[in-house]
Amino acid sequence: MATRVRPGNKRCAVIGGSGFLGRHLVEKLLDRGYSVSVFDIRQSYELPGVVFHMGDLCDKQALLTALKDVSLVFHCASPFPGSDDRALFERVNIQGTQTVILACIEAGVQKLVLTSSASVVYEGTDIKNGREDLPYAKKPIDYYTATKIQQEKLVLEACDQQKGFLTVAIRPHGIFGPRDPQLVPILVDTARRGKMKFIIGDGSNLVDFTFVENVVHGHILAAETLKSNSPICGKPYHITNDEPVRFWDFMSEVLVGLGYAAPRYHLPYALVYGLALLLWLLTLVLRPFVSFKPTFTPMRVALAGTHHYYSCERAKEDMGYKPVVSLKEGIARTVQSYPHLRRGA
Ligand SMILES: NC(=O)C1=CN([C@@H]2O[C@H](COP(=O)(O)OP(=O)(O)OC[C@H]3O[C@@H](n4cnc5c(N)ncnc54)[C@H](O)[C@@H]3O)[C@@H](O)[C@H]2O)C=CC1
Ligand SMILES: CC(C)=CCC[C@@H](C)[C@H]1CC[C@H]2C3=C(CC[C@]12C)[C@@]1(C)CCC(=O)C[C@@H]1CC3
Repeated sequence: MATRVRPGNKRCAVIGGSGFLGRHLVEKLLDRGYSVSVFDIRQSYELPGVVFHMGDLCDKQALLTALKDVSLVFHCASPFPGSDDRALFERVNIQGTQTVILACIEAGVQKLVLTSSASVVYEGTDIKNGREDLPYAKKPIDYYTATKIQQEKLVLEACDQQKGFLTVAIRPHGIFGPRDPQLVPILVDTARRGKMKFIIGDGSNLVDFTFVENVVHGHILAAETLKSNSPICGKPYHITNDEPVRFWDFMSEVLVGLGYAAPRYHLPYALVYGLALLLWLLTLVLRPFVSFKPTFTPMRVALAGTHHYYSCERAKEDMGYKPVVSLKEGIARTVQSYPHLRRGA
């Protein structure tokens, strides 16, 4: 039974609010006068004004408790993208998201903002200034992407203006910033192991890296624009820094900022991709006997050696989106935030 919450209610919930993006989102929502409930399988911090609900998003009863009197829900929970646990991705991203939708409807939530990913259209080959009307990837590069596609479809199809349940999906790309557990730590780990000497391909491929505060800004704009008859209902939106950069220039700037050498020697893309593919096949064959995780997976090589950048014109037109932090400033703030990852630290 839906309990309708009063209009103007600034109580929201962030599912996945203990994570990298989730926590930045929670902090900004508090600044903007929202009261926030976090729903997550773990509690990673404490903040005045935030109520934590520990639980798995596949558990509808646990969600219903956290969504009581909430009018707006952000869903930014996901298993770690680097995992190859297909069952986990399907359970959390597909069945779990279906449960989130049912719980939102039952709790009388009016708006659901999903954190999707621009990678839902990426198949490992060049995308230049891709718009939201590109078809979903027919051959997604991994289970993470395959289940992000299903998740986005579920959320957008659930948008129902008659019933007063409005949904929108934000598709960020390459999120970076303070406290990111992935991009900078993987990069530094690779450099410390002496494996960041090579540039895959000619180094001219352009990619979007998006400072976390811009992603947060896109989510809040979407939530506040999402109203009955708004053009954004049931649609996906790319949110990027709107400054595509050479993948290897970005990596070099972060590395040099932290005191490591920039990669210098070029290797042909096809050669590295072929080797990564062989290595991946080898790990599959040897899996019953030994388990090892190669740095150079075919997916990572594709991410490092192809163009993949996206237009955010639609977000500019429909919700007045404009990045709030430039790439240069974002990189400087990120580098500064990782003193423990500096060379020699
Ligand atoms: N980091 C990136 O570059 C990009 C991330 N995204 C999307 O942004 C969202 C947030 O990503 P990050 O903050 O980077 O990840 P993260 O791993 O830091 O945060 C995800 C959070 O979800 C929680 N979670 C996982 N399974 C759960 C479950 N069953 N029930 C409740 N909570 C659960 C985790 O405990 C974690 O706190 C994800 O949906 C991801 O797909 C999209 C594009 C790029
Ligand atoms: C733009 C985008 C989708 C970024 C997502 C984050 C990660 C997928 C990247 C973060 C660090 C990157 C990285 C590589 C691939 C892509 C990342 C994991 C390499 C493994 C590519 C091959 C190398 O020479 C080493 C790189 C280390 C850093």
